[in-house]
Amino acid sequence: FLNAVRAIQNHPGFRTLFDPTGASSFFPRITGVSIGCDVMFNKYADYEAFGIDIISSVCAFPKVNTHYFIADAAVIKEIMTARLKFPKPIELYSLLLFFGHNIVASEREEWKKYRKISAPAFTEPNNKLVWEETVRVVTDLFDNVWGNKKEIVYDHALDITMSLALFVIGGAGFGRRIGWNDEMVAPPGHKLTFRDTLAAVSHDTMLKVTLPNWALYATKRTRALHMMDMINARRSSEKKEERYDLFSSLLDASEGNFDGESKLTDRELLGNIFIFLIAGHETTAHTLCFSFALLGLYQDEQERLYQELKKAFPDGRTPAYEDISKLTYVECVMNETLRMFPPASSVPKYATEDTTFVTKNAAGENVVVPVPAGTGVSLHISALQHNPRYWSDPFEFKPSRFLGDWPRDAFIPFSGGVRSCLGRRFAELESLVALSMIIMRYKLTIKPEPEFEHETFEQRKARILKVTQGITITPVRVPLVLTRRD
Ligand code: HEM
Repeated sequence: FLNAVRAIQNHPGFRTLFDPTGASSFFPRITGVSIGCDVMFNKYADYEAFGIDIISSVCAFPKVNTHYFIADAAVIKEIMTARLKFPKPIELYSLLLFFGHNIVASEREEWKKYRKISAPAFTEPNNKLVWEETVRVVTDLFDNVWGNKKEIVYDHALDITMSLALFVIGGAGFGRRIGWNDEMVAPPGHKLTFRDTLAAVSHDTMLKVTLPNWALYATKRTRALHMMDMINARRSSEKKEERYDLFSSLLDASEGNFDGESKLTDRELLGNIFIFLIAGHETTAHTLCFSFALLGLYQDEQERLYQELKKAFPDGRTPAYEDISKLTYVECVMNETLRMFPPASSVPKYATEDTTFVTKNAAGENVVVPVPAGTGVSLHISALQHNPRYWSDPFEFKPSRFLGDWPRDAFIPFSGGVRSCLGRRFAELESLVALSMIIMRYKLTIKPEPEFEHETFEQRKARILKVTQGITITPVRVPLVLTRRD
């Protein structure tokens, strides 16, 4: 342990009993024992306390291990652009190998193959499909769920956004349209409806933590069988129509010849299809929910957004895919939401060789940080995006900061470099059109509740923006009222 501390020249940071990336990262901090989840929730506070943008951690169990948490934009950029020098620690992603090997939980040649096969699924035709599917899902919500009601009340806005994101990925991801009022009856020979299968799969990663293996195997097998049926039905379909959902594109691509790459096995196909669902459902749903919470709290910002939309669409029509350039302020709102609440608060890598980083201390002096081979490094997205060196008033919701010149290297909710998010455009387009449509028609306010009648704005903000750590950062409870504007 002392040798490890010496090897990093006692760089400022935590010295603990337990590994910061292990199970202890789900529990609160115990000084000297574990760093806990606080390092993720505290945003920039730990860096402020240690007076530097890279903090170290050396732990003793299960083995002596050194790790750096990083909130320095230049160093993070250096790491993201050197994929071979700083690969992913794949063992931390074992939860995601649940249904088979896949693009998120792989490295080197295996990852290259998956990325080459998957990337064509995320191009222009799918972007347009994402837009159209989102319009369809939100219109269905307006017409068939909210109807003519003047006021709609939700105890938690996540109830809207989890379904919305699920139905969009059902259509634009799997070519299976799901309606808000669809009958919940499973097709003959199946235990689950397609909607149940999707919903259940995206929660399986958390189940894995709680269920014993035998129970998990049973649930996993049912879902895998259902998806295999879908794959086989699509493969044997006589009619090969042009389809742009991710599922069809991946299926086509996996059957095509990719510069000598071997085709995907069924299990790899399943693993990659599932990962699109896991990567694409909760992330977007939570982001939309946080944007509702922020707009409900900051009424002046919501009014500005509404006025911008009214100016761009005076006749109140639904924005078309070709109207993207008119949605600048909606994009600012989404960026500001992702800055404050990046669903993945940190991305892990490790150093394959001895190297050094150079960062600055609180006095603005250069500090050389030794990085022995094998050291873990966390690209600490939420700390970087709250670092006052790059962002003024980092805890304030100010979408207009994205209008002028802003520090692009200090904004990485989708990670960066060659391992950046493949679904970025998917998520952005879905959020842009869903938020625009909802704000054009409804005013969002935080639901008044008698027990919170006397709270200050700061207390309300703390309550509404409270998060918990799931697979991604999760809003705890956003009680919301939607009031029709006309
Ligand atoms: C707001 C929404 C989203 C956010 C903030 C987000 C964020 C991220 C981040 C931080 C990574 C890097 C993870 C790592 O290195 O471990 C990532 C990777 C990935 N994301 Fe997303 N994501 C979002 C939505 C989506 C959607 C909608 C899809 C697909 C439908 C998707 C598919 C992927 C894939 C396939 C990767 C792996 C890329 C690779 O390793 O080559 N994501 N995402």
